Amino acid sequence: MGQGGDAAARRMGRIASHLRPPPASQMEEVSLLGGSNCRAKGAAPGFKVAILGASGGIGQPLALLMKMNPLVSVLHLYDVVNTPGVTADISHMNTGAVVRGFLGQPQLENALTGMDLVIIPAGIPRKPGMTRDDLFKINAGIVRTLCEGVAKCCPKAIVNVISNPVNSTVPIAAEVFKKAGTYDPKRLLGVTTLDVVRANTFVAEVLGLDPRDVNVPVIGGHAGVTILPLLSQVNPPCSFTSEEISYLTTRIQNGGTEVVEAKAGAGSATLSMAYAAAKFADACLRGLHGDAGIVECSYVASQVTELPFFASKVRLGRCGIEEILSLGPLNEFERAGLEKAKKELAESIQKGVAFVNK
Ligand SMILES: NC(=O)c1ccc[n+]([C@@H]2O[C@H](COP(=O)([O-])OP(=O)(O)OC[C@H]3O[C@@H](n4cnc5c(N)ncnc54)[C@H](O)[C@@H]3O)[C@@H](O)[C@H]2O)c1
Ligand SMILES: O=C(O)C[C@H](O)C(=O)O
Repeated sequence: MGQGGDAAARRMGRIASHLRPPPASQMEEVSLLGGSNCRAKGAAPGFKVAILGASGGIGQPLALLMKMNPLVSVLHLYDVVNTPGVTADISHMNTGAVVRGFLGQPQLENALTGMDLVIIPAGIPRKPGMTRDDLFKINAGIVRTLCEGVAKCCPKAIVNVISNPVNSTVPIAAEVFKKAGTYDPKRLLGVTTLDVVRANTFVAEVLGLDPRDVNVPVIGGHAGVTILPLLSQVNPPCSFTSEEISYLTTRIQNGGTEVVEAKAGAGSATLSMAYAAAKFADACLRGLHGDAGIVECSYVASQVTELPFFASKVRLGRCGIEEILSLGPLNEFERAGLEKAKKELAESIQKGVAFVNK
């Protein structure tokens, strides 16, 4: 067979392997099979990314956005429900990344093996009247199990933790990795990007600017008073009245609750969160890729305060976090906010650490 014939045979092989029905007993395994021994045919060069909790309110639009990211060559979608449908759907998008689905705990290891970046939005969301800490009981165990899988199958991956309460789930992940002997604080990042996204939007509204031109650092953590926007450090430089500061701080701190109440029992922020998570994941990938000057706010192991974890600006690079930037000058209002934030954060961190070591 000539060269053209070889190519045609290879194409027919790919079609046939798609059309041939697997034995019923292997249906799930074959249709969802991925893992390290499956070569990504036709995949663009790039990074391997797994989303754990990919069938959820955040997971599905996040999968869509990651499938569109040119830095992603392989996209693994893992959940305990519905990944066959989500994977089939996303896989029809004519973008470069090859998509594979994984369903249920027995497929977690295949989902994780070889990954460069693992994004975790698995877990239950809030309903009106709940705090993020009310999610701890269920989500702490989910995050622990998933991170045990990461430690075993892709210990060098960058991990983006979205599952709430982030102030506790990131310390949980750290403790799991410490126990497994794989902990690298540079590779574990709590996703607080939605706070920055909201702050940029609300500040731009007040200033009459395009939100894409506004950058507000948000430090501390990701719950209530631990969310501390630094309105004295907004870019472009600007000033606010005390009424504006009070309105903006409250609105940014309650952004999540605003959505939870508007959804009236149907969950919390999913679409804006998927946008924020995709933006943050893209920053992590650009860092891994070697791009310079990538700075994002994130909740990470930190020495900028006396607390072991804190959200602030971090510079991302080939190994994850390359530098944690200093907080810069805070005004009196922000210093008072910082004290309140630290008090609540200390308790949330301790709760996470104790959960793994009990
Ligand atoms: N960090 C942030 O800024 C931020 C923003 C919004 C939501 N969240 C949090 O993200 C989490 C997910 O929110 P959502 O709206 O997507 O919820 P959701 O209920 O719509 O989806 C969660 C998904 O997780 C899956 N899941 C549950 N247990 C799992 C396990 N053991 N392994 C893998 N997958 C599992 C579920 O099957 C579901 O598909 C919540 O904890 C929410 O509070 C965080
Ligand atoms: O508010 C929530 O419970 C979800 C998330 O943390 C958010 O900020 O939207």
